[in-house]
Amino acid sequence: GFTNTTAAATSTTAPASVSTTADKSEKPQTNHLPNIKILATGGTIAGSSAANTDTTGYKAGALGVETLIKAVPEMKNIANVSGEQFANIDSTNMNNDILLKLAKRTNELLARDDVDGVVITHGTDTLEETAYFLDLVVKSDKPVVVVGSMRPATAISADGPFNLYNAVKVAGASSSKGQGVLVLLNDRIGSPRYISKTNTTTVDTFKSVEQGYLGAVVGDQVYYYNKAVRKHTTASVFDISNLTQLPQVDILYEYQNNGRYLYDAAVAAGAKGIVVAGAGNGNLSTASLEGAEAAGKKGVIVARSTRVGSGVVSPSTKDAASNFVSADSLNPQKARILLMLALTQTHDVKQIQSFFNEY
Ligand SMILES: NC(=O)C[C@H](N)C(=O)O
Repeated sequence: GFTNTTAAATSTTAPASVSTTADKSEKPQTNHLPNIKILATGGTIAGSSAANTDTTGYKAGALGVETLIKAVPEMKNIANVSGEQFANIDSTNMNNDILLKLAKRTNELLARDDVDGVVITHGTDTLEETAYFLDLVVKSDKPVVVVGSMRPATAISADGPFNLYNAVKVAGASSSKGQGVLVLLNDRIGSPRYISKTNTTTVDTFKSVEQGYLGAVVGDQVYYYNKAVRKHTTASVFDISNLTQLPQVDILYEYQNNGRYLYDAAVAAGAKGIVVAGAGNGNLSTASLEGAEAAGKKGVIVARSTRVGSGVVSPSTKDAASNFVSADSLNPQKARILLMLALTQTHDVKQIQSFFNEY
């Protein structure tokens, strides 16, 4: 809920290379269980409140990874689990700096023979952005599962512990190899390319209305039914291993009676890309169009997404001449992730459009 925005400010922790018990338990295991590393970043899954009926006023990112692991001792039966406290933040405070460090750490872990999969605990507010970023920059076919919860750990019927158990189960399943980064909440396995948070507070908030889920965890089994067909992980050209920052990409929302001044402000503030949450099929008002075209003339790439919530923004033959691209079915926040990565490779509008067609 809104109340934890303030809590977040105080609970923000720099993502130092804080490691807890991690390195002790990383010697190769002798049993046949998969070795799963849990990277904890905060969120409601690590949320705490004094009242067990409180599902909105709690503090996100309050509990440490060892507390999360201790709450689910049953994980020992399905994996050799070790934890690493990477950050402890409300996911509204996830930023490019932490994102890059998280991706690098994930790749480092996946490159090791004694790590079979990575689970990342994350706040749900911006989970789809982190998960999609990782889907585009992880260089391994080993499973990476991003998991969160909607009720804090202290709540009656907290959803975090079972989500974490399921995430570890999915990360350890051989059928998860090569599926790209996965999102696990509420027993469903989603692709970050498809899935989105759709409800402010309910536990079934992560939905993939148009493209569907990839699978589900039911009982003790992991079931897959679909594959994410867009390029990801080992097929992706995006490489962050030598990057220390990402280009600034801002998002502007289309609405009645808007002016061009926010476009001008974004350009003045250094934006290299602008995503527009356009009306309908990625449409812009005359005033927005003026701002967007002026930005385009300065070399800024403008990606037309939509505020509608689902559907494709279809390409226009007029796009390229204005330095515009259409965002396909990516929502604005995910279009921003792809545009940032695209801009690390090229400023050519046609090539950037082809990234939006392929990823
Ligand atoms: N359910 C959640 O995790 C929401 C929380 N504000 C977060 O994103 O960190």
